[in-house]
Amino acid sequence: MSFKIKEEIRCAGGKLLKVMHQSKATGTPMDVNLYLPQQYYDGTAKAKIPSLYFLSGLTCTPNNASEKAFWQREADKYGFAMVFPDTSPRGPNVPTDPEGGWDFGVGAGFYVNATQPPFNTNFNMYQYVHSELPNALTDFFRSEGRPAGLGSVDFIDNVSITGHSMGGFGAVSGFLKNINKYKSCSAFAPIIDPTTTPWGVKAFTGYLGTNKETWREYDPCELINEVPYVAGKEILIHYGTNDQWKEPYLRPEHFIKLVPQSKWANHIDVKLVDGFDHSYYFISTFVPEHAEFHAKHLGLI
Ligand SMILES: N[C@@H](CCC(=O)N[C@@H](CS)C(=O)NCC(=O)O)C(=O)O
Repeated sequence: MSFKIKEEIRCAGGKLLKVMHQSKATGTPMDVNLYLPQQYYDGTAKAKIPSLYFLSGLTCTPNNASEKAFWQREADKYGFAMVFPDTSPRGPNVPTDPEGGWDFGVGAGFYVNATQPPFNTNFNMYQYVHSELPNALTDFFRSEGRPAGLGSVDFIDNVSITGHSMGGFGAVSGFLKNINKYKSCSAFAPIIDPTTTPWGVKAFTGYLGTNKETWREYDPCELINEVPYVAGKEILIHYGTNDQWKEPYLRPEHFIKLVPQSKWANHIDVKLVDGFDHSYYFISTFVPEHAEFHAKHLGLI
């Protein structure tokens, strides 16, 4: 499916592209933002430019992180591209929260494949993010209409994933479920215990149904026991101690307790950082640390 470049914005040493394409997984047009670093334009990359996917949180579009997380300078520093997908399908025929909330439906796709009507037609964000989008971007960058530049970008093989809140959940669950796909994973204030916390319970009930057995396949607390550790892979997580959603929406304590007894013991680093909240002030503060972590795993340093 072809992409339309809606805007090309000069930013740091590269460009932020706002693109749109028709998705089969969601049955809707999807917005995506891409940051192509300096190395894409000046041709100095020694190999294909790796990508880092950033999954955003509740209510976000691809613009929130593009404007407020400040990944761009880090992407130039190490030479990786950024992919900022949307958080859900959108459009006049897309069903949303019957209660009118912002924590379910449009803007809150939770990066799962819905099985429950009416959401199962469009809300296939797991399939979209981990499979359709990387392949579609690869085709786009091979096509005539690709963004002008001297480099080539790898959207499939040398890739890592990160995200915030709902997107942090999407990053951790997607990483563990696709353990041979992503080189590394990080998360900012992820909804790490979705089967016992209100946002997760609401989303899983609506998208996956009331049978909690079906929730397990996306639950990071289960996945760290089920997915065998793969040498070299690591997960880095930050939470602010002053996060206004920490109780009862995020509740990392259960996960933190499980890690040392899990298959991923010593390979998941959860850092509680004093005084930080849930906002992009928190995210942007720790983006340089996450960027360095991913750059190391992507073979850039
Ligand atoms: N009042 C917030 C509640 C939801 C919220 O905190 N969303 C987080 C992700 S869970 C966010 O990134 N909001 C957008 C932003 O800060 O730019 C909003 O409507 O944005």
